[in-house]
Amino acid sequence: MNLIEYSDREMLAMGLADRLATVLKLALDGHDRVSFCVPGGTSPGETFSNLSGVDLDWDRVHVFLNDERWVPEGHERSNTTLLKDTLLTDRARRAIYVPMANDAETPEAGIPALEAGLKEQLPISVLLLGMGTDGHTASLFPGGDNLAEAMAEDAPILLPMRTESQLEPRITLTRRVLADAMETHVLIMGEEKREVLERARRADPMDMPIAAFLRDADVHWAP
Ligand SMILES: O=C1O[C@H](COP(=O)(O)O)[C@@H](O)[C@H](O)[C@H]1O
Repeated sequence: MNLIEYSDREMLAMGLADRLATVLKLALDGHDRVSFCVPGGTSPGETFSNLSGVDLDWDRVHVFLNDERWVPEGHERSNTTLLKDTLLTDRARRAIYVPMANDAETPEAGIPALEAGLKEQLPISVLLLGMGTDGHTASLFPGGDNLAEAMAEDAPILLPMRTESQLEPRITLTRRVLADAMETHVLIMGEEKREVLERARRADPMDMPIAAFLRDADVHWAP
């Protein structure tokens, strides 16, 4: 793990956007198209806004989420809405958006169509992950009902996930799909998450799923 510390959150949002732009450009140099898989939640908005203004061949970048909360688009907890409002604007409006949500009533009903679209995006070229204070990443939650299946080597691309700590059902890319990424960055902010990160470095991934992705990752942190 490579820890990159920034003096504050604004510097992180600028520095991380810059780093992601560089690795996306490098990936685009060697491939006709690249896949860029990103988190939702509260942390990445400013980084996404900075990145959206970068001059890139966005029409060759296929963008999709790590995970989604099963809520309608436009809902305040929709990761899709965050993505469209903050990253897929400005120059990045030309990026190819790959859905992680649809109108199906349940994750189980929605997954087959979503998997069909995601399959051709793999392996992930550039992965950005977030992390919760419980050590979850994507929607791989400690204690999640499908966690064991989602962490297995033979997992499908997507699985539903439900856990008592969360308001709504989720869908998530599974460990093997995320761990296959060619390049991994993790975005965390605040002292509490820094302490969680230190614990996660020694943890069993079933207890703190972020642990499964740290070894080869660049972790970007600001207080
Ligand atoms: O629920 C989620 O949580 C994590 C972390 O979010 P944050 O608000 O603590 O930054 C996020 O990475 C994931 O995509 C999201 O669905």
